[in-house]
Amino acid sequence: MSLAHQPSIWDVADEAALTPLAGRISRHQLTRGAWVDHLPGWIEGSGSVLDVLLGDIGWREDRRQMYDRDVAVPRLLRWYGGDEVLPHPVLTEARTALDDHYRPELGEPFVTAGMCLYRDGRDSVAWHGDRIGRSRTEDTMVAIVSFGSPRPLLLRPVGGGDSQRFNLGHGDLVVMGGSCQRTWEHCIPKTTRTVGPRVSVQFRPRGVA
Ligand SMILES: O=C(O)CCC(=O)C(=O)O
Ligand SMILES: [Fe+2]
Repeated sequence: MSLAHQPSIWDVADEAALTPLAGRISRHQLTRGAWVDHLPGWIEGSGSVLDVLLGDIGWREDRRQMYDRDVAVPRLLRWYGGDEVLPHPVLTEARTALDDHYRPELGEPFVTAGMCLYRDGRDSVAWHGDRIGRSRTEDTMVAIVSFGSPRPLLLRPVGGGDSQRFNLGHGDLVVMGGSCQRTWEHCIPKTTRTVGPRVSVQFRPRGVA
């Protein structure tokens, strides 16, 4: 599975570089102890990162049982445990920068990197909370860096209420924190608009998925 040779509107020759987090990332307080931090354009010159991520890094299709049918999950997945080298050095730098910034509040490091590839507007993730493991019962953080075509991340309180929308563009950072995984749900909706591929990289502490 390789999308690497699709024409890219991002310059792959640019050097990818992190920009500072402190004083620039803005916190959106949600209800019930949940919050979202957002910094558009955190990583500059990420064309080379997208190029690597759209290559053969071991993307696989997951399948789910839905009633009596076995259906493909509408996105490709690649999961990096903490001891696996990430496919682009700026991703390792990003995890370190997230640790430096959030460690006092989080109390532990970000360890794993779950990646999703949305090939086009038909790929999506349905409403859910990341509630496997400790995030089912404890506050935690999930930090997402987005590459490629912008897609909206929607959030809504569990049980109903107004939803919030964060547009996730190339190089943008969003961090879901506090009780967000338990008390809110999030999704990336399908779109009929023509959109190119998007890769989401989600950093999580150990034992959170
Ligand atoms: O694509 C995204 O940024 C979100 C992915 C997500 O929510 C998940 O994999 O749990
Ligand atoms: Fe999620």
